[in-house]
Amino acid sequence: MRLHGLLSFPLTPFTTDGKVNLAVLADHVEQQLAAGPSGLFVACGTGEFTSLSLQEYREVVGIAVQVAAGRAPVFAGAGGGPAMARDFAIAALEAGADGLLLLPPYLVHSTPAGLVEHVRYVAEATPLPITVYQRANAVLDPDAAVALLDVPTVVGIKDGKGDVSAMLRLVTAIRTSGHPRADEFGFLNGLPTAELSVQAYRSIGVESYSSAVLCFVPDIATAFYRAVTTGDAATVQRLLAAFYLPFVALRDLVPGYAVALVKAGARLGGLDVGSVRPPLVDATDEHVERLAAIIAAGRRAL
Ligand SMILES: O=C([O-])C(=O)C[C@H](O)[C@@H](O)C(=O)[O-]
Repeated sequence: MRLHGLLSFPLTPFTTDGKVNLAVLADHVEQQLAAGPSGLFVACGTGEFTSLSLQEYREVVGIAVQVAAGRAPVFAGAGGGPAMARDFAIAALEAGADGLLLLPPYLVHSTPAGLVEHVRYVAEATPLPITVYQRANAVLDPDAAVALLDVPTVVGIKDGKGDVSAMLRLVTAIRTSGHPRADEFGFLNGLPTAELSVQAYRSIGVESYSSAVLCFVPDIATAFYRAVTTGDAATVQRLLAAFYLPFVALRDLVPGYAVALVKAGARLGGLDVGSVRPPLVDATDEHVERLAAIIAAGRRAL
């Protein structure tokens, strides 16, 4: 199950009284599928995994699986400490997920070899294919990346660190390892607003990427994807200048806006996804107005 193409990371909608809004989630997943992503990653960073109870998580994954109905594979986030990550991994399997995105272990810093042992520990609890999310305290080195090949259900690495030369070292170590799984192993550009680094990552052989922007402007996200994969440099430049760079400038004003602005964008698009859960904070009215103007400029550049 090698990762490829454009990947969707749906939001988790909440009602005004703070419950998961499964009806809106079903509509959101349906809209995401219409954009043609090659996979859905629910309850990950954009889907506010860290804010969900185990029961809510079961429901989120279950609805996504039900709505997708085989049209795209559904991957579920799993994280926290090792025991908690196992519990979520088991729940994802029971809810019908096709695979897992293993988020960094909660708060603990360790070595790259220690991270491999964490991955192995979670992998022992589930037959589901696992993509390892390199981000924050979860950092691999080339030896650790190659060691992941010996965990038979680990199928790829999603990079959220953004160090292109370090990622090049991981890709090269795996592809030249001589391991029987070296060629099928997947790499995914999973940086916040990954479109900004798509060109750099493609140049080191990492072509697949996650797009949170796909949640609220699927027309812009798919036009960008088409442009980047067909070599339409003029459209790539136009969309970066009109939409992505101003969006990232706004996103960078407030910690947590990588999720909160995406939720605000979905609300602007008419989807009642509600607020973010604490500790995230919702975008201010002024920032939502700026977002609306950025979306309009992006659409003019299509
Ligand atoms: O866990 C997550 O939601 C991500 O990191 C994926 C996002 O889609 C990210 O790539 C982005 O913001 O474009």
